[in-house]
Amino acid sequence: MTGRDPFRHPGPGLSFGAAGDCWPCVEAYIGRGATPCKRWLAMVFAQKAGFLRERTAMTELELRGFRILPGYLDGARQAALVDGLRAVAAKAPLFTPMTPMGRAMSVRMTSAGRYGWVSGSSGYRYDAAHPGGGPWPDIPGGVLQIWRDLVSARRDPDCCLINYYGEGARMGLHQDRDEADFSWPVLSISLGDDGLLRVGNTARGGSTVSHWLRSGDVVVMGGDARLTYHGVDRIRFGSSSLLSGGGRINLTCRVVD
Ligand SMILES: O=C(O)CCC(=O)C(=O)O
Ligand SMILES: [Fe+2]
Repeated sequence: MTGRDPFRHPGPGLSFGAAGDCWPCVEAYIGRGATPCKRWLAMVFAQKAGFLRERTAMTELELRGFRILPGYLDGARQAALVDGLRAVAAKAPLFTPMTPMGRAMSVRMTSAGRYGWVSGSSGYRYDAAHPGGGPWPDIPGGVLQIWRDLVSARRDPDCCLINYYGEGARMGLHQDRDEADFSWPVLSISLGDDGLLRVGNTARGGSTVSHWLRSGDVVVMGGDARLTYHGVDRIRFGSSSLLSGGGRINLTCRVVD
């Protein structure tokens, strides 16, 4: 929540700002029966409207069915997530995936959970083992908490895909469609540098819209938008100080099977 709700009783000794000088109005406001002056009422209602606008702008956006929660994670939660992800990458190192066409993707990635997302000449798939061998580490508790709060406490995700965008990295328009059950949304968490999300349609082609995702923003891609094409055109390298070496991390949590 941001800003002070002007409809809340400010408490003894706290000023109402410019309007607070008019004691009969303050008394009326807190219910002692005096008649407030019009100027004071107008000011309180203007503040209330501004407060609501600000709160709406800060809490939620909708972009072609994607639910975007700007600034969902504060700085401390972002830093704690990065610590957990460092531990994941220490056990399951980032690798450069190859597309089925044999081209190196510009993002580096790894995963946590029962499955990791891998790609290669045989196509895109989920695998229980890291390409270097061995299981994927557990999904960090801080990531699971976001899923439970925003998606479901009934079932945890099977995979948390971790994408790292260094300078110049991007991700072309695609659908997330390697999962068995599209009734489960994909939960996306952005950390570090700003990334320009592009959102298209449920079928290939057509118009697109773009939105800059910032560190701490969370997106829920579900419902009718579960198969909507999306990608990341570019990042603003160095725009955030969260990651010491710069770059952007995006986490996507998915129910796989
Ligand atoms: O980096 C992002 O914001 C999106 C990543 C994504 O679409 C994916 O990993 O499938
Ligand atoms: Fe995706």
